[in-house]
Amino acid sequence: MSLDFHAVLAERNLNATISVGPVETVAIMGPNGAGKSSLIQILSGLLKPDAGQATLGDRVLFRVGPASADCSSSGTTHSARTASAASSWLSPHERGIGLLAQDPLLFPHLSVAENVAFGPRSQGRGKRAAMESAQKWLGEVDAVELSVRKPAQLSGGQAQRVALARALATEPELLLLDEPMAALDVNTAPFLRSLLKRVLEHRCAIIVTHDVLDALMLADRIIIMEQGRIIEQGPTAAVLAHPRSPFAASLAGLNVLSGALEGTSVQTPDAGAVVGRLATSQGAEFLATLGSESPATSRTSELPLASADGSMAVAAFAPSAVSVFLERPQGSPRNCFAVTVTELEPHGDHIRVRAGRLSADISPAAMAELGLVPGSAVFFVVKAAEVAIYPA
Ligand SMILES: Nc1ncnc2c1ncn2[C@@H]1O[C@H](COP(=O)(O)OP(=O)(O)OP(=O)(O)O)[C@@H](O)[C@H]1O
Repeated sequence: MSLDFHAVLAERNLNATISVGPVETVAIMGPNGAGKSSLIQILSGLLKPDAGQATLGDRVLFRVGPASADCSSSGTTHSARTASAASSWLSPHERGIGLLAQDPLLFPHLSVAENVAFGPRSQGRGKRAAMESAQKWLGEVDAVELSVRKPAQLSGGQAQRVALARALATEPELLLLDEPMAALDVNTAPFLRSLLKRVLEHRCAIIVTHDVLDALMLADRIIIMEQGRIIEQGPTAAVLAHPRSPFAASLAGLNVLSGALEGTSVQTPDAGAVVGRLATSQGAEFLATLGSESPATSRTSELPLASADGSMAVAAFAPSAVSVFLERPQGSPRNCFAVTVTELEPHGDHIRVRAGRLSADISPAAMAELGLVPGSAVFFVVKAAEVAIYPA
């Protein structure tokens, strides 16, 4: 079953259109307050938009508000534009959607098996059939041995596995995962992630996450949301290999500055001209090497060719390519940005020096020599050869 969704909700500044294929997992990522949870709530029937429409396969989940709901911000054609039929709204249990949230929300007075059987029972299955179904899905999540326990007797990871079995037991056509690993500790999350990888393989699913590892392991495609809008989307590896938004760049571990293309430079509004190398088809490999710290970076990723002067373009470079100086270096054909250090944090063997949107990785020895603290005024310097320029 494929999903087509469009919704506008003024109170939350949301105007988003997404589609998910019948056997596809899409990761929705974005900063806090971007609208990810609001989108999930609308899809699952817990929140009503001012306008919009969603279909799952040939079923209409909702059709609300004026037929001319504004889809323009997404740039995507959508059937909601032509919607003329009467309003409709399926309640959450009629939607054929399974939801796994951060909190497992199990019924405390029911056993694990009864919790999982609850969905099939609500769908009209007999007690025995519902219990058989519960056992099957508990088996899928490696939790059969927990059947007779009460939720209070489960660890956080076990409870989340049971909640996943409960979501699957209704045999949903669409599975929604809203930060399913967020409440788990670092030792438990990998197990659930591997389990989800297996479970999601042949499904239509959406996962909201702050963890790029979830997008890499679980998703075919990534959608970046900001301020209630979809600002970037594409195959996970492609988005991380050549990010266009600062948020995607931060996920990929790259610095990204955008502006108008002029020759081999990008004229950025706040950092001036950034000189680099135009990404050509031969340059794809070069760009792939920039994000070497990003496991998603693919040497085979297809890059568009850089386009004409005046068109919007992006300059990308790795924090490891940035040198930090206390004085502006003289006479060198390099990019030099006067910045103020905002944060210092350990990053593997290096120290990551953050200055607003830009980052540099320096050795602890260099850090000691420079004597950096938050508030230090420094110069970030990067060679043109280390900067990839490609169309925005
Ligand atoms: N119950 C609510 N009532 C009114 N506005 C809300 C409510 N919940 C969220 N908002 C607002 O809606 C916008 C989108 O919030 P939402 O929770 O959907 O974002 P998010 O991307 O899920 O954020 P986070 O990553 O922090 O969970 C924000 O401006 C937020 O302040």
